[in-house]
Amino acid sequence: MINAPTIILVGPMGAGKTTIGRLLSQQLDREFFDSDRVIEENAGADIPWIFEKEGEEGFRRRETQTLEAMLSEEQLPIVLATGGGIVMMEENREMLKQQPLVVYLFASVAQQLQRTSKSNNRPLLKQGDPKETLTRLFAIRDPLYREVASVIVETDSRHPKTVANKVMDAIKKHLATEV
Ligand SMILES: Nc1ncnc2c1ncn2[C@@H]1O[C@H](COP(=O)(O)OP(=O)(O)O)[C@@H](O)[C@H]1O
Ligand SMILES: O=C(O)C1=C[C@@H](OP(=O)(O)O)[C@@H](O)[C@H](O)C1
Ligand SMILES: [Mg+2]
Repeated sequence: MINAPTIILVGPMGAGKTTIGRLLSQQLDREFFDSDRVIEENAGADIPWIFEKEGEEGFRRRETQTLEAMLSEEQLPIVLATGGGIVMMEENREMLKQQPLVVYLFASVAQQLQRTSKSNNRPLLKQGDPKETLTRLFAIRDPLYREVASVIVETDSRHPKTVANKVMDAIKKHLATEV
C-alpha cells in the first residue's frame, strides 16, 4: 500500500472528495492537496470570487493549469481531491486517463443535495434549483467520471471514515489485480 501511486479523487459536488481525500492522506501518511484550494491560493481569491470576476470559463482555465502543474511535478505520491467539474474539459480527462489510480466517489443526487446544502461556497448551486442543477450535471458528468476512473466507490454510508476504509479496500483490490 505504501507503494500505491498518487490517488486522485473525482466525483460530483458533495460526494466527499475533500473529506475522504484528507482522511486517506492521514491513513497513508501522505500529503493532501485539493485542486480547489490550490486554485484559491494561486489566485489569492476564493472560488465564488473567481466565478464572479472570470466566469466559469476563467475558473476552468485555472483548474486545467492547476491539474497540469500538479501532475507534471516531480513529487512523492500524494492524495489529490479534484473539483466536481474537472472532467468537463477534454484535456483534463486526457491527463486523468494517464494516471494509474483515479477513484470515482459515487453519490446519488439526493446525497449530493443533502451534503451540499450545509455550505454556500459552490457558485453553480447558487442560481436556480440546486436539485435540478445537480440532476442535470450528473447526467452529463457521470459517464465522464466513469471514463477516467479505474476504481468506483459508493459513498452512501453516513460515516466518512467508513467510506475512507471502503476506498482503501477498493484500491488494494485494484492494485492486486494490476500486478
Ligand atoms: N460519507 C459521508 N457521510 C456524511 N457526510 C459526508 C460524507 N462525506 C462527506 N460528507 C460531508 O458532506 C459535505 C461535503 O463534503 P466534501 O468533502 O466537501 O465533498 P466534495 O469535495 O466532493 O464536494 C461536508 O460537510 C462533509 O462533511
Ligand atoms: O462541480 C463543479 O463544477 C464544481 C465543484 C466544486 O468542487 P467540489 O466538487 O469539491 O464541491 C468547485 O470546483 C466549483 O464550485 C465547481
Ligand atoms: Mg471538494
